[in-house]
Amino acid sequence: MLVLAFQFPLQPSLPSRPSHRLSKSTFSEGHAMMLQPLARSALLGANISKRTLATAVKNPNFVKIVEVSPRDGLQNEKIIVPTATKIELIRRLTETGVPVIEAGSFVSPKWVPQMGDTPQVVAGMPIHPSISYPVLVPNMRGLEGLQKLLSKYKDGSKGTPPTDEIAIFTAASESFCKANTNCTIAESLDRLSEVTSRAIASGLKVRGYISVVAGCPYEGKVDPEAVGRVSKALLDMGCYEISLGDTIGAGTPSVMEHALNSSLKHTNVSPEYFAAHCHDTMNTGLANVLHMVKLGVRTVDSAVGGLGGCPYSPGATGNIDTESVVFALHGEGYETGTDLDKLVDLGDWINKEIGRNNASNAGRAILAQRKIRAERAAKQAAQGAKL
Ligand SMILES: CC(C)(COP(=O)([O-])OP(=O)([O-])OC[C@H]1O[C@@H](n2cnc3c(N)ncnc32)[C@H](O)[C@@H]1OP(=O)([O-])[O-])[C@@H](O)C(=O)NCCC(=O)NCCSC(=O)C[C@@](C)(O)CC(=O)[O-]
Repeated sequence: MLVLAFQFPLQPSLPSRPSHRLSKSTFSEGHAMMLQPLARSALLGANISKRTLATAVKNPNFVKIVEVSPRDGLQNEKIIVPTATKIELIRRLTETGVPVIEAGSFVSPKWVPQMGDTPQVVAGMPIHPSISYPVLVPNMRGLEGLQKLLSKYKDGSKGTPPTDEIAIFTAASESFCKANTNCTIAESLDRLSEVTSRAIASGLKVRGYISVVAGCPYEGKVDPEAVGRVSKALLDMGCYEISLGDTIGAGTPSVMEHALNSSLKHTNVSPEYFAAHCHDTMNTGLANVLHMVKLGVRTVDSAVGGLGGCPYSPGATGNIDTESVVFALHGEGYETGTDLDKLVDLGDWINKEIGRNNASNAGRAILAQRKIRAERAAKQAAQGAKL
């Protein structure tokens, strides 16, 4: 197993743009602004009372779920999932109370054919004004594709633009960066710096991903210092949030903690700037998420039904499933504004649609419990009718 050492000059090539960055003092305001929309969406989608939602907005125990199933969940599926199914998944997700739904990616269809219909998905998905629908963008070509689509909404005749947010991605190991994006980390940061500036200038918010923060399929262990340096580069270029990706599910709670601590040290911001993006290959996904939340992280990426896998991460299984994350967070006293029953139904539905087994432990268990209760109730009703 190799421990990576960085060989590229991150800082000299990356001008800092503090005007794009939320300062520590403005963060809570920004965060509250991000959560405000959730209040409205959850009210409509999950039947939560206004009072509960007002509390949630100010509640330090509130955890934002970023639902990545339409993108990270489906990008690795062998069969091409029909565009209509993707749109229906997004429509149903809108009703679960999740505040962020990653809708697709403007990457090369040669590299990731499954995402080739993202322009059609984004143009066709029903949007809720309170929900964010970020799309992954790897380069200027991807940004231009999105901007071309958004330009059709400029005169107002087509209604609200479907998204106001992109997600960019790089990695903490050279080999993974090369495999995923065909360039070095330094080259990817140069590329992303330009993408981010242009995106922000055109009114888009930018979220940053760092892959393989806890282990690389090609190089093994990853130096937390590398994660910290990339976190700083992404925040400096203008990302409002950094998602720490345990792409291959190699992390354990302490490994994720090292990645987070290094990021905090290099960036000098609070844990709320970071998201936990865990895959469940080694069954440590949920433990990692809960540990990160205990450390102050307040955003978790997950996918209903445990969908997912990365095309450039051999052997990696799906994302940690949203159902188990929500079950565990609610059990630990955190709030998410989501409706667990609706998430369970949706995880079951999408797995059946694409012919996969439901990979959500909580989802399968809750479905089984529902069945037992329904059978018991039917038996009791039949006995009652006989009396
Ligand atoms: C990054 C590139 C684009 C570079 O790709 P490249 O081959 O180095 O770039 P290129 O500029 O030489 O382009 C090659 C071909 O792709 C086209 N192309 C180039 N860019 C685009 C674009 N945006 N949209 C559409 N087409 C594009 C381009 O036009 C050309 O087509 P040709 O001339 O041969 O016909 C490529 O490597 C790529 O798309 N990779 C896919 C990466 C990907 O989607 N990975 C999965 C998502 S990341 C992930 O899952 C991790 C994450 C985020 O979830 C967090 C975690 O868990 O770690």
